[in-house]
Amino acid sequence: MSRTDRSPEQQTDRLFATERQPEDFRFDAAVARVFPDMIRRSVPGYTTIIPMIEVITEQYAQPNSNCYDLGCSLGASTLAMRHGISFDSCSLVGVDNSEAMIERCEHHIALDDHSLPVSLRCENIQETELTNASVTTLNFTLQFVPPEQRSSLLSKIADATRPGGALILSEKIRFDCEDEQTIQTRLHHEFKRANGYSGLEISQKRSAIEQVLIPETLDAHKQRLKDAGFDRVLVWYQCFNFVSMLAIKAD
Ligand SMILES: Nc1ncnc2c1ncn2[C@@H]1O[C@H](C[S@+](CC[C@H]([NH3+])C(=O)[O-])CC(=O)[O-])[C@@H](O)[C@H]1O
Ligand SMILES: O=C(O)C(=O)Cc1ccccc1
Repeated sequence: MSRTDRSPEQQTDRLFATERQPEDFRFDAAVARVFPDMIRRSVPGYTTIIPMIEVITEQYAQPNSNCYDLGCSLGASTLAMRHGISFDSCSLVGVDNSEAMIERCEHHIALDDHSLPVSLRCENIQETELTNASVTTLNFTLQFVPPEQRSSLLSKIADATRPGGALILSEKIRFDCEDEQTIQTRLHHEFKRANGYSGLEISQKRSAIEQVLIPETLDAHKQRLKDAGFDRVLVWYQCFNFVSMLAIKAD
């Protein structure tokens, strides 16, 4: 194994640095190689949200239950959940439909010194089986599911969640107010610029994700989580147009 294979997180994201043909963004091998750098420099708050997933998991994980990380990528949120679970009787499952991500995720899990086993599934989260869940995480994953298919996924999660269990849902959002949409988008782009992305990188990435990452309003998310069967929905984090919610099933 080469040194770079063992340290994929060291690679800098330059995928959009030179002019390229417009093509929809995909979670392929090239993205998987640079993913830790890409998400840290692109998502305001990501580096805060990951350790908080550990804190939240610790509060809501229940003995003899399953915990799921849906759209686990390289396992950053999965490992945060792993460290938050204090019961040997819990099972932790990471699911992602990108083979390139799952392959690298296996390495990340193996390098993490912890006794709780993690099982990985290379599957569509819309088809994966969920049962007896206490904590489920969708950390910036639902945004890639076609909007009209989001309700059935959230209902499946709510139905599988035990009383007192929770869903952590992080999303890029949009704003109904045109003015706020403009301001928050500008601030997000300034964040990317401050992290070393050029104007070309920002605009090419924006075109690439336009048709695949569909943000919705906070109100739409809250209402759909309630309709799906969660009893309480709260926002525990927001930075610009990126939020994380906690949806809880009553005891
Ligand atoms: N239908 C689907 N089925 C399975 N996986 C999917 C699907 N759609 C998208 N994905 C997967 O969801 C992940 C989204 S990234 C999550 C970051 C991670 N949670 C983290 O905390 O580091 C977020 C981002 O890139 O903004 C990718 O790995 C996709 O392959
Ligand atoms: O990069 C962006 O502009 C984003 O909105 C976040 C993002 C992060 C990683 C993959 C796709 C989108």
